[in-house]
Amino acid sequence: MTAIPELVVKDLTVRFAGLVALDSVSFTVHPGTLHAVIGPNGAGKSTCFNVLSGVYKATSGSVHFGRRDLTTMSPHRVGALGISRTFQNLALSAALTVEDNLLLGRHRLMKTGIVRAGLRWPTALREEKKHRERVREIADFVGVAHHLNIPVGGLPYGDQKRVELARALCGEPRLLMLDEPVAGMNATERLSMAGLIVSVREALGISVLLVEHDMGMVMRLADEVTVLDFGKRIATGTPAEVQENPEVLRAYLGEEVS
Ligand SMILES: Nc1ncnc2c1ncn2[C@@H]1O[C@H](COP(=O)(O)OP(=O)(O)OP(=O)(O)O)[C@@H](O)[C@H]1O
Repeated sequence: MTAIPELVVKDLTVRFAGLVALDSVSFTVHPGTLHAVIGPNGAGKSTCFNVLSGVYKATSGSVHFGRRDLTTMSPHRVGALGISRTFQNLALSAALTVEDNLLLGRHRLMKTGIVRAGLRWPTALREEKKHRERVREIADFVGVAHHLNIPVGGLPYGDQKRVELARALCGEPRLLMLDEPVAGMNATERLSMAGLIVSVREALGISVLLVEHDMGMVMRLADEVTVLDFGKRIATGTPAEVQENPEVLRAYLGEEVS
């Protein structure tokens, strides 16, 4: 397997017409670890995710993945570096089958252009077969293989979230970014998704960056936690450390931190 680079976020600042959504935020995701970014509503978590995945441009600061500077890269080029993400609001094509959604997730890895694939050249057919096999493996791992021929829109919400995770894994990421993977799920679905995230990390050895509101889940899964509040980083540490940090407790006043 290719080495997993460090993700280094340094002094990242994002301004939206006078509003400072991120204010000189720094943190490092060490290779193979699960790093969570948490914070109250409006703290800047999604903004941070959007900059890391190339959707938003930083006003200043930098993001490096190993030696590569991805601060100003497009989402497409960030994906090509081996960084895949899921979205808080599912980014799947509801009318397409699970298999086709997952094949779209492998797009960056496909060498065959549309013309050659359309002409059904032997090399194109061999490549397609290889990708379909890998899609099946990933669907199996994530527990949605029995849904491969069903349109995504017809699946229960919990399964759609799993397909979303499978789609991100289809890009063969070295860093997987999960944006609220258990949002909208019931307690059983949450537990099962948490177990799946642990398995993904153990099986693939990749780094995971997680934004999540479910504090119980963050505290159980994360190796390290960065806490944002009003765009500023107020703490970084182990789950146990940040839970006892007075500033974190203040930021979450009225919200549960365990
Ligand atoms: N595209 C945008 N244009 C203007 N302001 C924005 C934009 N995106 C985010 N913001 C603002 O930036 C701040 C941080 O928002 P962000 O969505 O990053 O927070 P968050 O921590 O993800 O919140 P939540 O937990 O509610 O999802 C908020 O004040 C938000 O209104």
